[in-house]
Amino acid sequence: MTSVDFVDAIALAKHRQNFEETEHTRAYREMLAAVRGFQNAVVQANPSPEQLEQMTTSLQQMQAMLEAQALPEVERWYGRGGGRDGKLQLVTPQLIFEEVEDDRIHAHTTAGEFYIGMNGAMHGGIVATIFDALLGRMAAGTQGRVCRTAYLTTEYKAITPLNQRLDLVAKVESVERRKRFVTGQLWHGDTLCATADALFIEMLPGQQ
Ligand SMILES: CCCCCCCC/C=C\CCCCCCCC(=O)SCCNC(=O)CCNC(=O)[C@H](O)C(C)(C)COP(=O)(O)OP(=O)(O)OC[C@H]1O[C@@H](n2cnc3c(N)ncnc32)[C@H](O)[C@@H]1OP(=O)(O)O
Repeated sequence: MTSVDFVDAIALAKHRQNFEETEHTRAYREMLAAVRGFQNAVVQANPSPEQLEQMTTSLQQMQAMLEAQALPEVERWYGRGGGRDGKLQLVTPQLIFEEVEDDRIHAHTTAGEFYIGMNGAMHGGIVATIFDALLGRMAAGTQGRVCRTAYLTTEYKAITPLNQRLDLVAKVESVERRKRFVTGQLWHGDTLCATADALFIEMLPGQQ
C-alpha cells in the first residue's frame, strides 16, 4: 500500500493503530526525547561561530541520512504509539495520560524552554495545540473514533509556566450524531491557566 491508498482517514488511522512497542521503536522514542532535549538547548544558547559551524555541518549530515530513508505517512512511526506516554510526536510537549475514560481524561505534561512565548510564558499557539491533541484524544475516546477538529476556542486566563508540571482535564459535554462537544482545562497547581471548548466531528468512510 502507498500513501495514495490512504485518502480515507478511518483506514489510515486503523492501519496506524497497530503499533508494536519493540526495542527498535523504544529506541525511536528515546531519539525523539533527545530531539526534545536538543530543541530546549538550542533556544537557550548563543553558540560561538566555531560551534555554529560544527552544529550546522552535523545537522546537515543527519538531515541527509534521514531524507534518504523518508517513508510515506502510513509507514512512519512518527505520530503513533498513543499509550500512556502519548504519541511519538514533537508538536506539543509530551502528554502523559493518567486516566482515559470515554467521557473524561486526566493527563499531565511539562513543557521545556522550546515552547516559550515570552518572559517565561508558554507560547499561546502551543497552549491551543496541546488542547487540540488532548481534546482530539477525548473525542477518540476508548473506541478510537476518528475525528477532526471543526472548531477550537482557547481562553488564556493566566500565564502557563514552562518547566513545571501542568495538569490537563478533558470532558465530553454532549454528543449529537457525529458531533462531540468537548471542553478542556489546563492547570498549574491551583491556578487555572487556560480553558478550551471544541467541536470534533467523527469522520465518515471515504473522508480525508
Ligand atoms: C482502544 C484504544 C484506541 C485508542 C485510539 C487513540 C486514537 C487517538 C487519536 C487521536 C488523538 C489525537 C488527535 C489529534 C486531533 C487533531 C485533529 C486535528 O487537528 S484535525 C485537523 C484540523 N481540522 C481540520 O482540518 C478539519 C477541516 N474541516 C473538515 O474537514 C470538515 O469541515 C469536517 C470534517 C470537520 C466536517 O465536515 P463534514 O462534511 O464531514 O460534516 P458537516 O456536515 O459539515 O458537519 C457535521 C455536523 O457538524 C456541524 N459543524 C461542522 N463544522 C462546524 C463548526 N465549525 N461549527 C459548528 N458546527 C459545525 C454541521 O453543522 C453538522 O451539524 P448537524 O449534524 O447538521 O447538526
